[in-house]
Amino acid sequence: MSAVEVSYTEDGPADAPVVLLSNSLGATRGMWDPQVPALAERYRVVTYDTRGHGESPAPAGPYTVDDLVDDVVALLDRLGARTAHVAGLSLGGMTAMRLAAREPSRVDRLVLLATSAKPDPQGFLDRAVQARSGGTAPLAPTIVSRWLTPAYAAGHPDLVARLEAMIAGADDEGYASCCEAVGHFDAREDLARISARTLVVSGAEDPALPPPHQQLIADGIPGATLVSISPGAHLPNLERPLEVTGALLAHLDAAGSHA
Ligand SMILES: O=C(O)CC1=CCC(=O)O1
Repeated sequence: MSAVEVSYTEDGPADAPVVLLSNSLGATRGMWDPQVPALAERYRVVTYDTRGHGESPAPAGPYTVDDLVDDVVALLDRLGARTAHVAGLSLGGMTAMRLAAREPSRVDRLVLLATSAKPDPQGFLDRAVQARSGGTAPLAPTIVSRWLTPAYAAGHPDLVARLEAMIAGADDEGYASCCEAVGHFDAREDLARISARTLVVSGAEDPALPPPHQQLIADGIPGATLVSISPGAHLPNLERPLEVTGALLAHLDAAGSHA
């Protein structure tokens, strides 16, 4: 499948190094709102909607993570960015991981949050069927219940409603096709080939992709560092924005380049 022109937003100085942020399944680029202002003080921050999500096109499936990588490469080309720091959460982390393995010259620093090199496929393939038959809206409450810890969700009903609206707003076919991309993803053979200096971030209480998934990634990528955010569930960047933004900046700002 050919690349699609994804919708994106830029913040920060146009001549600064690019930081590209890739969203999770069901979210939009708005999921990075807590991180953008601090990153944009010294980076050209690019957030985009993965195909099937937000304002990006949703071509007919099936999709693979390699298709999503093609979209990112096309976006970097449109931006005139030979290289970028790339951070992705969950599906966004899978996209970032595959990009770093496939196109190592395009990735400077890599940050992989709440993601997996080999998700358990069945739940995602079942969810694809449900999204196609009944739409994404009925799935949203259960999915969002894994994105935040129960205590945090109870205290932040407006955020819960906003996240559920993101999922309900995803294109049904595009979302289902992204579920299938997750279900078929296997990057275990990629890990040893990733040369970008890598930070891996876990939500300590993430029920969707629990910490052993990130431990496997950190063990497999040479020189990778693992940070655990606690309390934190599947979207620790929303629940613990200061810690996650601080970890991102510390990793991006640190001297040196490839591992
Ligand atoms: O949507 C979920 O339940 C968790 C998830 C897996 C891949 C992703 O991006 O989100």
